[in-house]
Amino acid sequence: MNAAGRQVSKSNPALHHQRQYSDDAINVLSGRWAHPSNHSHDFGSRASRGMQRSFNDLGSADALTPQSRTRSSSMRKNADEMFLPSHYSPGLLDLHAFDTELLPETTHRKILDELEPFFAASMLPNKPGGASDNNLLKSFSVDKERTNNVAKIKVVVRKRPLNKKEMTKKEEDIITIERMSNSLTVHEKKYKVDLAEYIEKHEFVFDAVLNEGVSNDEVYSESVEHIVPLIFNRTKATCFAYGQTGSGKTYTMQPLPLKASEDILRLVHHVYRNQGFQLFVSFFEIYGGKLYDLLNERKKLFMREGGKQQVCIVGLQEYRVSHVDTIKELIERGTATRSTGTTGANEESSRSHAILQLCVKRLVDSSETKPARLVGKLSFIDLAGSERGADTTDNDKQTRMEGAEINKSLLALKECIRALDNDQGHIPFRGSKLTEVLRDSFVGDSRTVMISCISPSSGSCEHTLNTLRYADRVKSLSKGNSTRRDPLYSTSNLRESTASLLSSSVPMEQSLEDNRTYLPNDKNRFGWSMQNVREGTPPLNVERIPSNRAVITLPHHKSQPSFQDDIGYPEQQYELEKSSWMNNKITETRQVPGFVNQKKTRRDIHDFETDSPSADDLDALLKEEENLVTAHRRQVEQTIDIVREEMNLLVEADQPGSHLDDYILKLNVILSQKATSIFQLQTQLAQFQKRLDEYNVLVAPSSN
Ligand SMILES: Nc1ncnc2c1ncn2[C@@H]1O[C@H](COP(=O)(O)OP(=O)(O)OP(=O)(O)O)[C@@H](O)[C@H]1O
Repeated sequence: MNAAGRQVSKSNPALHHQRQYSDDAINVLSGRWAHPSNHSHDFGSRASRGMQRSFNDLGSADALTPQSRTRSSSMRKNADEMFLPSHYSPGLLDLHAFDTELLPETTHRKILDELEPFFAASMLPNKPGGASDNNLLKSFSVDKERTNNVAKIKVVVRKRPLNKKEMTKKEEDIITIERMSNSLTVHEKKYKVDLAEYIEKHEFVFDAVLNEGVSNDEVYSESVEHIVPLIFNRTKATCFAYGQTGSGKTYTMQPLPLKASEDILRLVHHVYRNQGFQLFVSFFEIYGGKLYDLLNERKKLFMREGGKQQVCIVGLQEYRVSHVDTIKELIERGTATRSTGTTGANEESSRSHAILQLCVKRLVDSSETKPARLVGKLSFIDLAGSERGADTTDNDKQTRMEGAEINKSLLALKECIRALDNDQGHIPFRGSKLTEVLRDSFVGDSRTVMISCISPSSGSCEHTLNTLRYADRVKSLSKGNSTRRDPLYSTSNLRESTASLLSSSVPMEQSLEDNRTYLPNDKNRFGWSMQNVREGTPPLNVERIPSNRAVITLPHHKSQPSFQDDIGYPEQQYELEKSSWMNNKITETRQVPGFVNQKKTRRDIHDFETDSPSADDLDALLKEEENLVTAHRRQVEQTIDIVREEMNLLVEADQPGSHLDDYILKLNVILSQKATSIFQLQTQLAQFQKRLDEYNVLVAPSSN
């Protein structure tokens, strides 16, 4: 048992599964409703000082070593009352259930109204050094007005600098970032058949893109700062870092909870002073599908599902904190306890998903006889590095199996995202421990911030593209983004191959406008969502408006093996598909002029179809095309299902006597077979597109 923890259960066996608080927490719950008077500040005077006050004087009640504290009997009484079985279902620390009885909406309205003068004062011009405070207040004010309009998912990309190893290997920085337009370009070096070198540009647009010069403070203000005030308003928010091993996830995530706690405590002690808000911290990891408490000597934890399918973690230690230094110490302690290992890319690689949670609770009465209730929660998740199977071949079995487990949970995360994307009723949260924990990050009043970390080096190009495509996929979920779910935002791959084409004819801004006009929302020219290439069936009402963008995009998306990209499996198919994208791209480029020049509207098409004697031919051609695409898609779906199944087997194969190599071999055979049939279909499709092309050339004059 570590110095900080004391399990209430020890004094009362009947309660041994109840929520465990640290002594620190119990000490602080000493009947004080308000914070000590020496910390009182009125809103106006605080704001007029530009919120310069240091945090070090905000709280004084923390202690990380409970043994050094003594408790009065009244305090004990209060604390013990908090654990009455009648208050909680036995045995469970419920992250989202029994203590999530949230404050009534009216209370929050009232709080927000009370803050009105504070907002007014805070809208003073920014001073140097006070920017962060003002940002927080601004976001508070803005959130008050537009809580419902804030995008649920924000995707930020951070590029790290080249490290020594990469520089020694003379690897180049292949990422350029344009912060103004939030765009990022990957310059991928490729070779033609005659071995001539060329650069393929892949351009992406996200909510924010941060280059290697950006400080951790800036990362915070771009990612989490704006959601901190929301957690006082019943929101559950999650910030997670994603990226290949060694890309900077831990480096990025580590400072964020600290900064967020500073802001939370600032709000607790000033904006919400005397209102009974409290901050609690817990820190645990998911390693090999199991949960461990990082603040309680890696004690094994169990996840259970409550009556209302709410997730509960048995035995998780939670600390009440009111001083930022305490949180810092807790984070350092938890981080030191975390499982790390060595991968090819990172000597100290995180082999687990680490989850640090900041819970804002509120006492329900001033006498503190009842436990505080959860108001909102902010979770920080440092995901284990994503890596391809190929990266782990040099490693031992343990590392390989860790990799498989990590990939499994990242895959499950993707599955949930995909289901949400489709507005499916059933979200497969149970796919992994990670997604079970993340469950409430995606439903209800939640906010999610994903920070994709990327390495700039040419040697990591493939990984970087995988990470960016994953991020792109997540981005497309944003409800706040729904009006922008055109290819520009939701499927940045479009810009990957079109940028140079478009910029040669029209200015970028204008061309993007054009694209919005021509292409309805997120449909490609076959009428189904670009994000759902493997799901559902194409709607009958197929949109076939010719558009420069539409022509360029289809094959890229159709064959984009996002599943494989994300999990890194399997190399063979990946290469094969990649080459077919390139084939398709050649086809696409050939098509562009015809479509761009025609610029038909839907009306034109309609007239054309009814007037032209070739309308039947066109219908037949399009039908044929549609069938081909559907067949192709089915192949891809089947492949993915098979790979997924095999992956699960692979993960479960970590048993004595299991033949891992056999599984991998089997997997490769299946993939080669599937890849061949996909390739055949794509060849057919390419031939068909050629025919369609010829047809377009033939009919073009008659439509003028
Ligand atoms: N933005 C950055 N600026 C400077 N150094 C960085 C940056 N990002 C990462 N690094 C350095 O790169 C190395 C790897 O970073 P880090 O451990 O955060 O990677 P990771 O993505 O968490 O890896 P893993 O998934 O294997 O745990 C560390 O030495 C870290 O200090």
